[in-house]
Amino acid sequence: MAAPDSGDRPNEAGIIETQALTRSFGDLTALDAVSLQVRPGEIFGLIGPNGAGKSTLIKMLTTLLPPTSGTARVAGFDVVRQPAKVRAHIGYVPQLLSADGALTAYENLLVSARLYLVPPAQRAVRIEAALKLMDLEDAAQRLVSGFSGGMIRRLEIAQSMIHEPAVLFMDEPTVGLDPVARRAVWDHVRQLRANLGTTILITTHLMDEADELCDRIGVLHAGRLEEVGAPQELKARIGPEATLDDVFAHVTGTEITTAGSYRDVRQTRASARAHS
Ligand SMILES: Nc1ncnc2c1ncn2[C@@H]1O[C@H](COP(=O)(O)OP(=O)(O)OP(=O)(O)O)[C@@H](O)[C@H]1O
Repeated sequence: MAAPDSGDRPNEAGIIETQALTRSFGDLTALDAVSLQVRPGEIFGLIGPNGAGKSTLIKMLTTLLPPTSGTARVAGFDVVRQPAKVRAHIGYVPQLLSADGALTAYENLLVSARLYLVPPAQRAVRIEAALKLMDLEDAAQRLVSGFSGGMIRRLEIAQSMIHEPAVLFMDEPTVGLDPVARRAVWDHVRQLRANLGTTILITTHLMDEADELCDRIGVLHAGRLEEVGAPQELKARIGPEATLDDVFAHVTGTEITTAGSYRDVRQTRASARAHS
């Protein structure tokens, strides 16, 4: 794993640390004084209704959006004062399709290796390792346009970790995948963490994903970080039989029924299409 200059990572306790991190858009406070600590090697999930502030938080942590106030450090570096250092130590898997269908898996990985400034002498070794880790060795020379959704997602994860970042951000990593492909992605994310010790922060609208994949979860609602804890802890706070859906509903109040979760919207849209 790429190590920052010695002395540049003062606090390993929180590889992601925010203090009263706030972002406003005009009168709207999209993220409201969020203080969060993610531990090294954790898989941390951010959940919350549409508009809760998940993307805004990720954009600030990945240096794409400046905070209005407060501070954030990622891998020991301040997102405002040391953005280039932060970028060198993170990977980002966006929700939108990012692999190039006109290239093979190997070629996609080569593009990423160049983009992330992996030294030429190390590129082939890194690409082979990434293909192996994501179970794509047999598909290395195939065009990505013929890949399944799950294979594309695994390739995109491989691309985002080719420079072996300390922290990987994933925006809804399994959206649109069937349950089998979803589980395969979860397994590979766990494998990535086991092999490289990568700290992983995901956003998700899928409660089973948050429950099964994440060591801890943060529940955002209207810009505020309302709850943080292991899935079991959060459920136990509600009651002995509580599910994570119950936690979500409890924290977010009535908004889940009025605004609807992403899954609800998707299902509604799917059935609307089927009936049209
Ligand atoms: N560039 C922007 N300009 C104005 N308002 C914005 C901007 N970006 C986000 N917002 C607003 O900030 C709030 C938080 O948005 P954000 O995208 O962070 O939510 P989210 O939790 O990621 O939602 P979703 O689950 O739908 O992706 C929303 O009210 C959104 O409309």
